[in-house]
Amino acid sequence: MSKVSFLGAGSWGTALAVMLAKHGHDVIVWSKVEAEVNMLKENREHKDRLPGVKLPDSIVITSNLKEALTDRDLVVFSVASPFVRSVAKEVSALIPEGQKIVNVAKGIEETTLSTLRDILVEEIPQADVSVLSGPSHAEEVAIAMPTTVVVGSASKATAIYIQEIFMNERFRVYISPDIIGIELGGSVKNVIALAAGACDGLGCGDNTKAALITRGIAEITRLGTAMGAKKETMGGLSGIGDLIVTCTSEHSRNHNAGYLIGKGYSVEDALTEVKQVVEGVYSAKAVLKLAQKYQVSMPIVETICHVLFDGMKAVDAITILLTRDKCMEYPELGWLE
Ligand SMILES: NC(=O)c1ccc[n+]([C@@H]2O[C@H](COP(=O)([O-])OP(=O)(O)OC[C@H]3O[C@@H](n4cnc5c(N)ncnc54)[C@H](O)[C@@H]3O)[C@@H](O)[C@H]2O)c1
Ligand SMILES: O=P(O)(O)OC[C@H](O)CO
Repeated sequence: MSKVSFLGAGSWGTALAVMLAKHGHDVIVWSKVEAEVNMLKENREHKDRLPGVKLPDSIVITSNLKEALTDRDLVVFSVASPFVRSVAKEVSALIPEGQKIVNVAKGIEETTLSTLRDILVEEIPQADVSVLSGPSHAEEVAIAMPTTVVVGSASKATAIYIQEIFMNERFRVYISPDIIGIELGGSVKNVIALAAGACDGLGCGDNTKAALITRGIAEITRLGTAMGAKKETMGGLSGIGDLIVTCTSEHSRNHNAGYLIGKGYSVEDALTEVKQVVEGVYSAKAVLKLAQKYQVSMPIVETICHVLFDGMKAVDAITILLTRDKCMEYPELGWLE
């Protein structure tokens, strides 16, 4: 059994910590948020995020970083994307050479356009940093609903090491060397899900949702392959798999925020209402900047950015998307003359 620490105790960190503890691992959960630590200690339950899911007695909750980071086989980064860099800076000096870290958050840093793994590698250069992603809502993982994810690592041995720790009869873990593909799929799908939610909020139908998912994965694939990701990953769990779950699930924070925006809420009010982190809002501008940098067309991302940041009405966004210049579905196919 392995010694695993979680940095970040929101829905996802808590759900994974509960799952690992139930499978016999020695689990410590750390949070920067004092109120969260106290609530978890007092109630042995994350009352705000995962009500009804009891923390096994074996899980140690702490606000002491030294306790969380001494002699651990694996450190899981489960803070929301805007806090990955600050937490990484804070913990770096306590992380030993070769420490295995796996990031389970999804996002792109707006100011640097760095992926979250890039940030961890930059701030904690002595660590061996991997990623875990895929269609996996915390609410379902916490109650052992069958779920599949993929771990991306530069080293096959590390990927297998992390796979061994997380895999159980209800949580199947695949491995892959395509780290950038996994990270981009997980980050960009959140932006597309905002659009899918907005369409639902406006009362659009199944055709619209299918269109957004299909053209959304086309955008993710264009950006991903331009940045060195493999096409196969875009058709995998961290690509189309996560896009489907985020665009369709009642649990999706991104879909729910988009839904409220479609209903006429301001972005601010929608975020307040959803309460938990809506990563698509934090990553949208960064994804658009990446599209410009790599000169790929991402009309859904561009249009949702106008809705989020420039006051465009969601209903007008649909018209704009549908009436763009006529084009081929996949221009690279061409015709044999
Ligand atoms: N919730 C899910 O179902 C799920 C599933 C897969 C991946 N993810 C990803 O995991 C990440 C976390 O999501 P979540 O749902 O657990 O979010 P959340 O809103 O439930 O929790 C975010 C956590 O970040 C930490 N945090 C908040 N403010 C902080 C600060 N100032 N400094 C340091 N840490 C701070 C806290 O522990 C907080 O609980 C996101 O990137 C999300 O996309 C979530
Ligand atoms: O609830 P969402 O939209 O933030 O998505 C959470 C996870 O990324 C789903 O895999």
